[in-house]
Amino acid sequence: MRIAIASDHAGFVQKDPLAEYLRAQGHEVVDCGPDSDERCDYPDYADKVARRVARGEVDRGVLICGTGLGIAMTADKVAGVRATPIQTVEFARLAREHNDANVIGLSGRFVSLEDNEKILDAFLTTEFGGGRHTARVEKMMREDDPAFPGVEA
Ligand SMILES: O=C(CO)[C@H](O)[C@H](O)COP(=O)(O)O
Repeated sequence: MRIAIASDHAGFVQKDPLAEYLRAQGHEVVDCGPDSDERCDYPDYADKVARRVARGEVDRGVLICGTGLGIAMTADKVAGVRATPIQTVEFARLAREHNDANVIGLSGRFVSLEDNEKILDAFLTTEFGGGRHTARVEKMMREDDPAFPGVEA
């Protein structure tokens, strides 16, 4: 699988180890930075990964910040991206099976490297379940869906 990975300063401590973990499994990993733990803004790095996923240059995106929250929230704003923060293996599995998530937001401060490796295992090996979930995901991705007319609703 082709995987883009990035972090902010708070997730940097896990970025290179997780990239190595993925490479050791045979994945092609694109490191979108940063190159140090110097303080930075997570939206800048979320955007690099999200756009690569949206353009189809990679299959999945892995993002790490302090909580996994802000970096996933930012990535999810890019059309074609389904990003979510994940703290457990079960939620990683369900994010793939039910929601066809293509970007994951991990916590570098509150979840251990070992647990994040297990979370990534589930995220990368679980297939989308299809069936009843298909129409829901399609509806989620439709920007012109009348069920989601925007702030005027
Ligand atoms: O988790 C995050 C966003 O969701 C960031 O990593 C966190 O906000 C960075 O905080 P600080 O600037 O205090 O290191």
